[in-house]
Amino acid sequence: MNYDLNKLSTEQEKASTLGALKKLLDFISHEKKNLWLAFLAILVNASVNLFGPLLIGHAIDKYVIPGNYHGVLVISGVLLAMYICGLVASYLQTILMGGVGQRMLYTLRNAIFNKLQQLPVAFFNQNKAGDLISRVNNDTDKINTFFSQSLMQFVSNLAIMVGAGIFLLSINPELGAATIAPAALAWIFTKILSPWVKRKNAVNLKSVGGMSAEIQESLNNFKVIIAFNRRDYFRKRFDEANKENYTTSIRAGIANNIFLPVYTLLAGVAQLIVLAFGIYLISKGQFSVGLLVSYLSYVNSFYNPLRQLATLWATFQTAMAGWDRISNILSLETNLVTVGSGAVEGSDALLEFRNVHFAYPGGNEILHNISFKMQRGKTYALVGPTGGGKTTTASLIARLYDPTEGTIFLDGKDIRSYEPDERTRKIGFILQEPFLFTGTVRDNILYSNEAYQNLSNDQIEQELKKASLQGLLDIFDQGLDTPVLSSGDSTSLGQKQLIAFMRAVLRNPDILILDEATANIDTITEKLLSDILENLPESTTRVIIAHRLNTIENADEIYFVNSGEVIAAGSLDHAIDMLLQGKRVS
Ligand SMILES: Nc1ncnc2c1ncn2[C@@H]1O[C@H](COP(=O)(O)OP(=O)(O)OP(=O)(O)O)[C@@H](O)[C@H]1O
Repeated sequence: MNYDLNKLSTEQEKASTLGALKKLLDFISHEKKNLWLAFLAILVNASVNLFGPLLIGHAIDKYVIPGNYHGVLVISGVLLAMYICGLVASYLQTILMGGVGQRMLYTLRNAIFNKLQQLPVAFFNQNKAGDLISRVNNDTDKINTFFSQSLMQFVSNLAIMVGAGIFLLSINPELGAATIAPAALAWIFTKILSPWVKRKNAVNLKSVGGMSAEIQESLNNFKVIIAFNRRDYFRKRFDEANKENYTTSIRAGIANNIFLPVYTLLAGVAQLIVLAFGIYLISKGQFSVGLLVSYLSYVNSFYNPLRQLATLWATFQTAMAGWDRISNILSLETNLVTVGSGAVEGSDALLEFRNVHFAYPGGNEILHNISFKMQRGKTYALVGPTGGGKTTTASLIARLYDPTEGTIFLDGKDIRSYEPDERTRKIGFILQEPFLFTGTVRDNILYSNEAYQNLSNDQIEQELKKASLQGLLDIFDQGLDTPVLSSGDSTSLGQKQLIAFMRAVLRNPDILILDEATANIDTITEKLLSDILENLPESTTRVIIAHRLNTIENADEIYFVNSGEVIAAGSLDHAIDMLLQGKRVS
């Protein structure tokens, strides 16, 4: 399955704007009350804008020209009251829509983050963290800007335009039609250019993602950068990404600003039409000066919102480009679905690989037709040259990926038929690079261990003692309360491995996989770990991946993993022979 978001985005571009908008509006479907209130406020505001000119025109003809200043005063009072109503309505609309926009942003970010939590390892292999962060932070903000600031202005301007259009047509249908005609040109122009504008914005958002990925990569690798004094390398890469962003921003800016001058020109043309046609009608006695003043005002009421729509339309296109990038993530599903046990004959072993082939997404086959069994309570070692496929084999046991062909059985059933909770309870995996999150040793040990969450520190220590893990905890100054940072060096790599070890063993899994889990641990602590492994419950199966062969001398079976094959080595000596024979990665 393709999880590369940058490849997916090309397909997404073809989706219709209306369809995309509908899906997006689902996120504010529960905001109906606020949306209606905001809409009401818009109507009040639009009415003020529409009836104002009519009153002014009426006042000129009825009161100003005949010199009735009392009437002028009354009309002024009415106008003032209307403008105050408009002001209050406009304020209400801003407050309501600001809230709707922020809540939408909140829901959207939660939805993306939750989706990210559900996606498989293959997704994270194919996408850069920086780009994903940019989608969660930056792209959602583009949508928020449109919903909180632009949507109601959009509707409000549209309402004023429609109202002004009706007034223009009803006062004088021919003059009205001639006035509105340039707007039809604007509509055609917008329809043709919108996809191009959206594309330019999409490219720009992608480049923001690219820049964020560069920043993230250099921050993650700052030690190597400083140690090798290669600041210039990342500086150059960042400079390129920044330049790309600069260029795409300029292009998006040009695209976004293309509507305004065209709309302004068309508004000017409409004014000229009204002036020329209006003066002609006055000369014929079919129109009054007051009516022409009102009329010109309505032309403004029609074309000013249109000009604002030009700017808002660009915001809308940017939001849509952001939404495409977000919906790319939301539309993804994990390929690691739970299936029925199927017709395949089960297995008598705790774990069995039956004719398993595996290739990473988009890559060559790494494992070719692998078959082996692992029995309950035994210790297995996977040895072999670097890049031979040991971690890949272990990742399949932990179902981080599914085989491209063949079946893996866990406790007699297709591994794919287990619900994630049940499967992860059965398998403990200590990764080559253990991940710890910010908190304490306790938080990290109890991660994913529901049963012990509510135990006191004393009770946890008792449990650690029972599992012979107390000796490992003693290595930490403040025991369970020792602070841990996910980044930074306050915890050494060896210490991190010990915490990951305690975390996995305490969950009492059926299979415990150790991927180079003792590579950074001193010999004395390593002996401690080996004693702990010895004392695991009898039924626990251990799978040990190790380059240091002394760590696997007690294994019941040694598998030699190389060039996509997993071969039973028989004995440690034979495994050493195979390694010495120089079997290299093909
Ligand atoms: N996420 C991935 N995407 C694509 N290819 C990968 C990925 N992870 C590993 N590989 C490739 O799969 C092959 C086997 O790698 P693997 O990590 O399983 O080897 P290993 O035997 O565990 O090596 P080591 O002893 O160095 O840990 C290598 O050619 C590697 O480049």
